[in-house]
Amino acid sequence: MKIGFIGVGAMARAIIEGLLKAKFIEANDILVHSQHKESYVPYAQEHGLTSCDTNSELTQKSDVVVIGVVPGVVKPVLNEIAGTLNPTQPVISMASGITLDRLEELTDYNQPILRILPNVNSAFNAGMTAVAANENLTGDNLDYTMKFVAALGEVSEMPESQFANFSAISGSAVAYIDFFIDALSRAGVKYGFTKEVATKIATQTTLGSAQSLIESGETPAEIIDKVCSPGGDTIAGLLAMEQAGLLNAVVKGIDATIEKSTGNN
Ligand SMILES: NC(=O)C1=CN([C@@H]2O[C@H](COP(=O)(O)OP(=O)(O)OC[C@H]3O[C@@H](n4cnc5c(N)ncnc54)[C@H](OP(=O)(O)O)[C@@H]3O)[C@@H](O)[C@H]2O)C=CC1
Ligand SMILES: O=C(O)[C@@H]1CCC=N1
Repeated sequence: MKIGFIGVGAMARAIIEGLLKAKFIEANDILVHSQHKESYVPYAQEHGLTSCDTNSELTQKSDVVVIGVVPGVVKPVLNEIAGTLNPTQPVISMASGITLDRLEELTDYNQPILRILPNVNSAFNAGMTAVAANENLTGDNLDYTMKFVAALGEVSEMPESQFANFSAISGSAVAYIDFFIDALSRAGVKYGFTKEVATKIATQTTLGSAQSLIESGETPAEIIDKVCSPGGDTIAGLLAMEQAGLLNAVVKGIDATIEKSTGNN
């Protein structure tokens, strides 16, 4: 099987690297094309991928076409390749906010389509991806595209109505969690650690905390209660964070993310 990526930016690269790490596909069976030759050609050379000169050439040569462009470019790209797609060729779209209805409309209702909402942790097979398939995606095509996403990490099938909410607490939340890690690290710098050491400490603590939630099956609140010794330091810190509005700030950030994403279609 050959998988063609139209758009080879941050998210498509994370997926490509995850697929290669999982040995899901040989590098030269991944075809790439994007807007700027100076962007996709060196990337293809570095990873042993196959470059195509146009989106249409890529579509002709691929068994599966992955749309990795930003939402605003999905329409021109699908218009460009619509005449080249064949009706058995699955299309996988990662574009935030672009619904299956809209993708079907842009491909004349012919195509098997999997809409996905991945995150950049896919590069390390530690992704979290939401999926929703249209009615045309069945049999071997459904099987293959589901294996494709499973190679990237955890997968959750859900109604599309939940995609924007999911994206806010997963796709975008990678940045929010890193923002928190960076905030911890800056606090460490305030108290004399170098940025490098503080970031390492904050990162390892975050990794261990995620691992502990997964392995213990406990809720975050249960672990918070364990860490907060009676009359101790952590409860003092938590209350100060809450006084500064941490929970509200996070929820407001998620609200804004969802609002933006639902405006994309
Ligand atoms: N970044 C993330 O964490 C996530 C992103 N997504 C979705 O992934 C998609 C891509 O986002 P992201 O990777 O961040 O964006 P980037 O800007 O990093 O990548 C966009 C890519 O599209 C290419 N491109 C632009 N116009 C065309 C065109 N006409 N034909 C072919 N390629 C074109 C660009 O080419 P060039 O490089 O040559 O300029 C670039 O490679 C979006 O729809 C986003 O919603 C979903 C979940 C998470
Ligand atoms: O910022 C964005 O629009 C994309 C969608 C989810 C993560 N990144």
